[in-house]
Amino acid sequence: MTPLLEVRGLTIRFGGLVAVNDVNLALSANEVLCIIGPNGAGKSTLFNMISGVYRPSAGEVLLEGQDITGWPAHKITAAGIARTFQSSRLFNDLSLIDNVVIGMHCRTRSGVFDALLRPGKARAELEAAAGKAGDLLQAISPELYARRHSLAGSLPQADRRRLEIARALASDPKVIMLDEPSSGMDDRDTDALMEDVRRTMAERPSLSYLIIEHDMRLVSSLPDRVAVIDYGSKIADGDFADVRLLPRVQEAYLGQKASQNA
Ligand SMILES: Nc1ncnc2c1ncn2[C@@H]1O[C@H](COP(=O)(O)OP(=O)(O)OP(=O)(O)O)[C@@H](O)[C@H]1O
Repeated sequence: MTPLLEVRGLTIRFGGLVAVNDVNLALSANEVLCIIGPNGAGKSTLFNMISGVYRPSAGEVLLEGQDITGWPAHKITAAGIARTFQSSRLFNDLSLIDNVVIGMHCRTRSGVFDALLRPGKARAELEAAAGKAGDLLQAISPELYARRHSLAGSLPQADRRRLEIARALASDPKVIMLDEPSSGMDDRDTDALMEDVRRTMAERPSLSYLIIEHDMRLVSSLPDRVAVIDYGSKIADGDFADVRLLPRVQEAYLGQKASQNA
């Protein structure tokens, strides 16, 4: 069966540095794959190539068998891959709900000309989008929904990350990529985040996840599978319980962190 998302031989060089080297990955529909590895291993760079931020030096990215390598980011989002970033990209001066509406941009039809020439149609579409954004926020995070008219800039860091996930989901993706969603969160915030993710999984059973994560509690509780990246190369791929025991993985990463979290 064709994987939902497939990465073949993905490589990128920055001058003399090979930041990602010949990485292969396959993600099925409804699968959760966590990407782990030490700082600077190449995880975010891998995400940047899949989502069209960087053009790979070599290799291919296939979505449902279609070659999307090097496509511009907006086209990749429209094709069904959404993502969050490590650093927040919210619109601070807009409400939570408006941030989610912006995430729907690639699924709405009205443009500037409609707004000028057919304002009624554009307004109706915007109102429908706002209604849909409210439903989405309520389904994923009732807490954020309760604050839907607040400005995004007023949210604490943990809620900002959760809102970014809701915004990414607004594009109605087939695959969502989360880049260190629990970064900077304490245990309580991480629990709330995990609740949102679980609710999303129940809400959208066919959605697949690629998650870069350092928090071993989250890694061990959520994913079906874990891939380990070290110095730009994939060094392991399999069940977390098996992968964490591999000597090369312990040496590269888990040795320092898993022993603290085991
Ligand atoms: N645009 C760029 N130009 C030059 N080097 C880059 C660029 N982007 C990333 N790198 C380098 O590629 C390597 C991999 O970085 P990357 O951010 O992907 O690591 P990471 O595994 O996501 O790390 P972290 O867990 O700290 O986020 C690093 O050495 C980084 O400095």
